[in-house]
Amino acid sequence: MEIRARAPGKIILAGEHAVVHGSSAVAAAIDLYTQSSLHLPPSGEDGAGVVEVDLTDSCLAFSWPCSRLLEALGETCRKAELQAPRPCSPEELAAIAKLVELHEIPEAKIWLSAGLSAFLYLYTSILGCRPGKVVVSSGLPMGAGLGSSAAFSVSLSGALLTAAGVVCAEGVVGGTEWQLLGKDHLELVNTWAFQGEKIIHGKPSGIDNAVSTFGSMIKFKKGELTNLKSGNPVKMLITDTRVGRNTKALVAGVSERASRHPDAMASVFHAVNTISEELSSIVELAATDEISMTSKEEKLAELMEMNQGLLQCMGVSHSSIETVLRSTLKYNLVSKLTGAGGGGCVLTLIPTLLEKVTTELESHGFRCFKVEVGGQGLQTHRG
Ligand SMILES: Nc1ncnc2c1ncn2[C@@H]1O[C@H](COP(=O)(O)OP(=O)(O)OP(=O)(O)O)[C@@H](O)[C@H]1O
Ligand SMILES: C[C@@](O)(CCO)CC(=O)[O-]
Ligand SMILES: [Mg+2]
Repeated sequence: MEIRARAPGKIILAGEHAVVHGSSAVAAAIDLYTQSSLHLPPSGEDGAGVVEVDLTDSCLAFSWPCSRLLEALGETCRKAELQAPRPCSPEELAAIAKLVELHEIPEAKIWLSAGLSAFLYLYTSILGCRPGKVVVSSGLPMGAGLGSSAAFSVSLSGALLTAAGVVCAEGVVGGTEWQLLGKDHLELVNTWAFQGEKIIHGKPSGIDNAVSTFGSMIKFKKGELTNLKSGNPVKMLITDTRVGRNTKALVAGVSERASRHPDAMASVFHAVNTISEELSSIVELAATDEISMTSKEEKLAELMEMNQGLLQCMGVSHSSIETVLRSTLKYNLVSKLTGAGGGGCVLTLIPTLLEKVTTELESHGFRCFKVEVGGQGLQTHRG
């Protein structure tokens, strides 16, 4: 049996980091996906065979004998409650980390260990210690602010829960082989994916897994999600500075700054909340034609500019991000970092796709993506 699931990456238009501290944020799915293909042999003896994961983008594959998993995680492998995932306990996480350490991951790719821990947690909690192989491939740059960790956790959870028979497709995506899950099943996938994100991020707000699961453009605050009817989609150019960074460390850095300067940072988070609220109402107003496109774009640009300033206050900008801001400003275009910052990707609001800007950005060694914003979330396929 082969089951495939694909989940999109995302952009955050406003509110990253502040959303971890309770502010609103606005995010949208993009048409770059991570796909997980799960192959399960017919059930055999408990403990026989191996669990394999092939990370095609990193050209690395890993496997663990089921007997070894059973020995290390025995109780976990048998007790998972599929309808209500429990968080991974520190003891379980330590046992999983030891299983990951059995493999020598090249130092240059050591950041993959967090993804492998999330994989082992999701696989063994959902399917137990039965043999199987998962092949993961992605069109998203990894660790660059476009939600690769969430798309990884959502696509894995979607494929594993489909195999476990607890979620199933309800409709098709027109003109494609992909199928869609119903709302309750998406909710369940999202809850599992959030547990995966916790292993990779430490303290995620849940926005990335939510937008990857449900798609569209959303406002997110304290776990509550509102769908934004955006009408005319905003046009964004994404520039990957190719400066590597790690969301977990950046989120922890902002929390440390907040504990050093609680009042100042509370004001920053409050200002970001106001920006996200205003931005989401402009997006919705534009859908009702009560505001002209030019006025909408001007307002969005100003709010993005203000948000970027506040992200600098939080300490998550980077010289490469500043280079993108300067280059795009030459063309009167406004940019802001997206995702956790510290390098990674920058968003530029564009009236039309400007070849000149992309050429200039690429001359700095950056990589540009032209994406569709606000599309589908998780999709599955059974072969
Ligand atoms: N296709 C993949 N294969 C293996 N591991 C992956 C894959 N995609 C993501 N990961 C895991 O997620 C980590 C990157 O997550 P991180 O949260 O730091 O960045 P991001 O999700 O791309 O950006 P952001 O959280 O700012 O949107 C990788 O180091 C890896 O452990
Ligand atoms: C930086 C952050 O706000 C967004 C990362 O895409 C972290 C989170 O919300 O989990
Ligand atoms: Mg992430």
